[in-house]
Amino acid sequence: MAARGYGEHDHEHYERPRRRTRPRTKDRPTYDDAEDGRVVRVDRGRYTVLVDDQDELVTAMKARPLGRKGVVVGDHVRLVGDTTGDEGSLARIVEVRERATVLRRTADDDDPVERVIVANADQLVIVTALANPEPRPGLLDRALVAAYDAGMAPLLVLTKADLADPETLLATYRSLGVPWVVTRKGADIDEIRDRLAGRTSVLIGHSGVGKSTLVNRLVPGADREVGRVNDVTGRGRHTSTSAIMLALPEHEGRPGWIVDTPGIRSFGLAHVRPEHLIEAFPDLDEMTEDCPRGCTHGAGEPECGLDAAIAAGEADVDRVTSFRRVLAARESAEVWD
Ligand SMILES: Nc1nc2c(ncn2[C@@H]2O[C@H](COP(=O)(O)OP(=O)(O)OP(=O)(O)O)[C@@H](O)[C@H]2O)c(=O)[nH]1
Ligand SMILES: [Zn+2]
Repeated sequence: MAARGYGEHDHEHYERPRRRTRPRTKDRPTYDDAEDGRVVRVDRGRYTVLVDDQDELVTAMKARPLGRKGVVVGDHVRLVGDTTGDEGSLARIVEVRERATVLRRTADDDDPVERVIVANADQLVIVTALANPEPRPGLLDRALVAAYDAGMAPLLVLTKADLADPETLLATYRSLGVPWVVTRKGADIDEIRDRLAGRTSVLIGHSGVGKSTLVNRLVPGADREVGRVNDVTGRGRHTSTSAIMLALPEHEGRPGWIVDTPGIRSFGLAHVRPEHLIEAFPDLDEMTEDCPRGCTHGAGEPECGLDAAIAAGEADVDRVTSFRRVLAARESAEVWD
């Protein structure tokens, strides 16, 4: 699926000239000396930016010309002003570079206000415990919808394999071809490091699945607070709140980034257009060329090409069924908590 960059609206807003009292050419700086960096944290109108080729973190604010344009974790930005990162210094973000991918959420399914959570990430790591708390396949499917919609590759990380066998859950995802890694208490996590190296990955998962434990192992010194799972509800405390991007130690010479999103408690998908999801499955997409206009390719669609392909023995039934289950999860009411 083609990754969507900024919506047209964003561009329009950015480029539309403001009403000015002075001639425009005079007060429009070129910012030739601006420095490039990446936004690693957003906190109440202040942005923490890691400037390229500089170890220092710089605190910045948005410059006027950006208007109401959002700046989010993962954005590649250009900075002017005091970029020393010295205590009390403040730089200005004058440009947000075009985004390669955009992970969005709708506040919830009834509220279509879209929010961009992370920009320029290429992998969505869906962390699920095999037990304590029990896996919630409905949430997992919704996370897959978000990944496919964003043009990000999904990765399942199944934690707590010391408590339960992964096979049942894996059986559900095999036909979709979603890559997976299993972890257990104390086991080495080289396979995960390998999957994360060279990419920007967003970690999501509901409370108590072991996300903070994983982040702390991946990034020594990250100090993500590890909550305790409540024995009665199987849920952890909501210990951490703000999204943050962390640099991974190099793995076999490859750097990488992870974005921890502890603040995300619901993952509204109202912005997702169901007819686009199939683009993440080129083999299935091919079979829908003769579908009626507006076909979502879901179960029960009249004359869907996927049904024709199954009838003709050309499509893998399990794969079509799994695709349709994920598609249907877009409209389920389950929320992360
Ligand atoms: N048995 C077992 N326990 C684990 C494993 N990974 C993490 N835990 C425990 O699960 C509990 C929850 O772990 P966290 O890392 O806090 O989970 P979280 O997903 O960050 O939860 P929140 O902080 O609430 O968002 C802790 O008591 C961990 O020690 C594992 O592989 N096996
Ligand atoms: Zn169809």
